[in-house]
This record gives sequence, C-alpha cells and structure tokens, in this order.
Amino acid sequence: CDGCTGTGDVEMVRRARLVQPRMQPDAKPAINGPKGPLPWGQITFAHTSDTHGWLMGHVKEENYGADWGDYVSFIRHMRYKARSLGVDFLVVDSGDLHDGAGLSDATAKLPGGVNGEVSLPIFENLDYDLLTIGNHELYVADITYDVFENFAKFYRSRYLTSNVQIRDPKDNKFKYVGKQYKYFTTYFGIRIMAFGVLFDFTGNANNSKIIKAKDMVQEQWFLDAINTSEPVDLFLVLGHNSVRSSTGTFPIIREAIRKVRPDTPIQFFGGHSHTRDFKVFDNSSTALEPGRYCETLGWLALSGIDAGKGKHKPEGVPNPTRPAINGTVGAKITYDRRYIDWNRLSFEYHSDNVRTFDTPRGESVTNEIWDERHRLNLTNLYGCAPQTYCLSCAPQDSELSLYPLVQKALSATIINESRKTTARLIFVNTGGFRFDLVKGPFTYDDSFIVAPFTNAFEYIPNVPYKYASQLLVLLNAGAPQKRDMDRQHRSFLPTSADSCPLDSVQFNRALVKRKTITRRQEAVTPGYTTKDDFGIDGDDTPHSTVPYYRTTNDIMAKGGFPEDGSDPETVDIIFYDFIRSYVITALGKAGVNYTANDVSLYMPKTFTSNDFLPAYAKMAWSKDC
Ligand SMILES: Nc1ccn([C@@H]2O[C@H](COP(=O)(O)O)[C@@H](O)[C@H]2O)c(=O)n1
Ligand SMILES: [Zn+2]
Ligand SMILES: [Zn+2]
Repeated sequence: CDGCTGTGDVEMVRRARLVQPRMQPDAKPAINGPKGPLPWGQITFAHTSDTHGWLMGHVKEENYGADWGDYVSFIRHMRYKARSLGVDFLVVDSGDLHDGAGLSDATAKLPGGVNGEVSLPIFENLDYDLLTIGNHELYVADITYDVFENFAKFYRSRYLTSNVQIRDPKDNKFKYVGKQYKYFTTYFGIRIMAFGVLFDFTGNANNSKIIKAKDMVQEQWFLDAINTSEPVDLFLVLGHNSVRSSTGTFPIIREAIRKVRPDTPIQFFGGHSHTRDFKVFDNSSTALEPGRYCETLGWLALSGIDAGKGKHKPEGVPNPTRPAINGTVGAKITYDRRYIDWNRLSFEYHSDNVRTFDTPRGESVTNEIWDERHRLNLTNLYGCAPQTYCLSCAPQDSELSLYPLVQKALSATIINESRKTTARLIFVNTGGFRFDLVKGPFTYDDSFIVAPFTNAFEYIPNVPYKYASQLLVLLNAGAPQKRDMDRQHRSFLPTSADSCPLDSVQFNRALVKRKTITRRQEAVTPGYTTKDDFGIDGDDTPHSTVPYYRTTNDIMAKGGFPEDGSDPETVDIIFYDFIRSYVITALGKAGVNYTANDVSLYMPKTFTSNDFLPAYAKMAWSKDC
C-alpha cells in the first residue's frame, strides 16, 4: 500500500484534510446512510454512554468514524434546529468515560499521569445538560479524585451522582462526587427533577462509596426531592445502569417515584450494558440505552407533557406517535426513539447541514484530538497483525477469534525468570478484552483498544496439579466476571476493501472525514440490528446482522509443561489481580484453600494486562505492514 505508514505525520494529515474536497460524488464509502429524518417531540434528547475514551472515533471503521469534534458540531446544529422548531432539546450522558482507547488511557502511563487527564477536557467541549458517573470512573482512586476535583466541578449542578460519594482527602469526609439531584425548568417551560443513579457497583476503589438503590430511595433528601412542593412535569433519571438486565436498579427508582407520583412521566437514560436498547416500564415511563464506544448516538422524542409552552407537534419533522404500551387508547405521552450510527454522513444528514457542517469549536476539538494523538505517540507501531482477531464473530476456539492469539501471547510473554522451570497455568478474564484486534498496524492506541486495563499478573506458587487442573472449569461455572452476557455485540467492520484502509491510521482519518459524506445507496452494510420494546425499526441506518458467539468467563494459557507430555506434580497459577478472589474461591471448590496472603506478583507491577500483546507483537509480527 504505497504511501501509507504506521506512524504518519500529523501535519500530513492536516494538509490531506485541507486539500481533499469534502464532496466526492464518485467516492464509494463502505457505509449506507440514515433511513430518514429524525423524530422530534415536545422534548427531544441526544444520549451518549460508555464512550470509554473513543473521542477520536473509529479511525479504522468508516461507519463509526466521526470524532468528538464532529459530535460537537452536530449538537450545535441540533440545538439551533430545536429552537427553530419550538421544542426543548437536552443532551445527556450516562458515564464510563475511561478505559478503552489511547486518548483516555495513555496518560496513566506517563509519570504522575492520570487516565482521562487529556480526554476529559476534550469531552468537556460538549455543553451537556445532564451527566452521570460510570463504574469506570471508580475502579482507580486517582481517576475518581480527578473526576471529583475537575470534571464534576466543570459541569457543576449538571453532574449528578445521587448514590456515589468520594472520601475527600482534604478533610477525610465522604462527599457526593457531583450533585444528588437537579431541579430546573427548560427553555420552553417544562419543570424537571433529575437524578443520576449508578447500579449497585461493588468493585470500586476504597476512596469511594456507592449507596445501594434500595437504600438511596429511603434517604430523606431523595424523599424530599420526589415530594417537593415545586411542580414537577417530568422526572429524568440518568444512570450508568442497564435498562434490561437484572443488575439494573431503575425499577427500584421507578417504584419509589411512582408511590408518590403515580402519573408523572419518568424518563430513564441508561448505560453500562453497551447495548442499543429501549425498555417500556409503564405508559409514562421508559428507558433508553445508546450502546458504546462512540458507535451510537441515542435519540429520544417525547410529547404530551402537560406543561410548558413548547410545541407538542413541531411542523416539518416526524413526531412521536406511539404510546409506551402498544395499543393503549388515549395515552397522553407519545414516544419515538432512534439509534444513530456515529459517522459524519449521519450527523451531516440529520443536521441538514452538509456544506457548512463543521463549527469553529468542532474543528478545534478535532485538531486538539489529533495533536494529542501525536503527542501521546498513539500511532507508534508494535507490529503488523497478520489477520483480524475478533471478540465475538467466531467461536472462541476458532483461529478467527482473539482468544487463541491471547493464549499464544500469554504463553510466550508471561515468564518470570526465577520461576521459569516451574510449569505454569495463566488465567485471564475475557471481559478484559474490549475490541477486536484488527489486521494491519497494531499500535500503542490499539493496545488500549484491545486490552485497556492495567491488571497485574499475580500468582500462587506450587499448586498441586490435581487441583489446578480443575480451575478453568470451576471459574467458568462460577460467578460472571464480566459485563452482562446478553448484550448486543458488533465485530470490526473494515473501512473498505480497496483503499489501503489499515495501513496508516492517521491518513485513514482523512479518508473517513472526506468519504463519509457520500451515501452508498445500493447496499445495506453489516452493523447493528436492534430489537427493543418498540420493535426492530430503531436503527437509523439499516444494517445486516453480524454473527455473534458467546465467550466463557475466563480462558487459560499454559507454559513450561514437561516436553514428554506428562503432568507436572505442581504448577504456578498465574492470574490478573482483577480476578484474584474468583481464583481463590474456585481453588477452594477444587479442594484446596488459599488466601490473599498466598498471592504475590509474578510479573513486575509495570508489566500489566495492557503490555503482553504489545510484547508479543514485537516478538512475533513483522513491522513491514
Ligand atoms: N480492571 C478491570 C476493570 C474492568 N474489567 C472488565 O470490564 C467490565 C466492566 O466494564 P463495563 O464497561 O461494562 O462497565 C468488568 O465486568 C470486567 O469484565 C476488567 O477486566 N479489568
Ligand atoms: Zn462501559
Ligand atoms: Zn460500565
């Protein structure tokens, strides 16, 4: 692929973007486009969640190729459009801003750096109306403190953490990270009471506290807020909280509000399960969830609230017509929802603004992202992946799957010199792998995209093999250590087969910007095909379905076993610190008791779950892509 390199130059990209005409009538992007205009209601919401640092967009996938600057421009146009239609428009986010891409995660590897210290200020270019916290803001104490000190203070009363507190090191007292609730009136006069409720998360660092939903709804401040003497036309509950799975706590919040406000509409905005979803609770209470990784923008239009001076039916746009419960006669509130693919074609089309789409703020955000990408060395090349290895497009033992590669890489790289003569079994949770490893340049950025966490490799030495050999089966039969299993998945979809898509991630960015403007009419491309409580018509861009295979909780790799094929007497059991308690429990079930005191580091603290794939790429893959 002539002219493409893995490490490119940012100025070259800028120049490429300037000289390439944005409109290319003959270009054939590998995407198809929106099916029609978006619905608008008396109040309409744009909803993100689980962005996990993907503010650069998917540089290798045109269909998800918009960056945060494009989104900033889009929201500017939509706010203007809402005003001209005479309706309210709110922009909301349900958390999980960290762990998943180099832009958010690479800063933690710099001396004194914190995950998110570059990406959160970029994120802040969006004038959100309401936001809330995710579990990925709480695993690491420094991240939580950064969110408390900077992010929450930036968004002030709009950052809602109704059940999440942090111990402030200044006075050692627990304080809410953001605000517990917000009561406000929209531009067109709807009076709203809003909360932000995290699911009952327990894996947080010890500087934070999560109040369980069932306890929160009994707290006096909450009872006062839902019983307020001020008029409330609409409750909004944001939550890093799956709208459908059993881990979700929205039903508890709904029940508590319904006890005192049987008829007031309650709108939930969820997250965490990385799914496109819309759930109906009752005729004036529903929940939206907008997927993950800057792949989807959730869109909800709602009309029929008895308040305000905004229009119930704006002219010239589709209006929501469905009652929450199908067939209800005379329902007051009507809804519609849409899941928008995160690309410029969608954003430009829906903003009615193809020619003047980029706002000055949007352009400057895009430029900042590319400057940071350069400064953080995110395009540094480890090696060229000979094929794409996917998380869920094939059975996990297939050569197409990421997991055999992970096993090979663990066997080759997780070796402690002083223990290398002892056979070892290495266990890792599949939930730690977050995205497909794509054919072509495997860069510093990709190392975070595939395996963002910095879990330490720990071990228990000399475990009798008769117990150790049962461990994988017991771990996989035990408690899940990963995100909810029942969620929608999507595999990597290359930008196009013919345009040197993977050879220069930087140059590719220019291609994405330029090419997504034209729509391919003739073909439906693979992507999300969503089924929710309203049916199968929610996807803004129709797609064909991508295959999906489930994975087990954990996988195991081996190393240093006797060459004659015999079983060793004892082995070292190696695992991520993240799954330590599961390993100890499973060994107990196998018949041998260990405690955390038997566990120590196998690899240096600085060699983590984020480092072994780069180490393998350097040793096994060519650098000549
Ligand atoms: N150190 C960590 C932290 C998390 N995980 C995995 O991520 C899952 C949670 O991610 P969501 O985006 O769904 O909140 C968690 O269940 C683990 O599978 C990890 O592996 N290591
Ligand atoms: Zn998430
Ligand atoms: Zn989450």
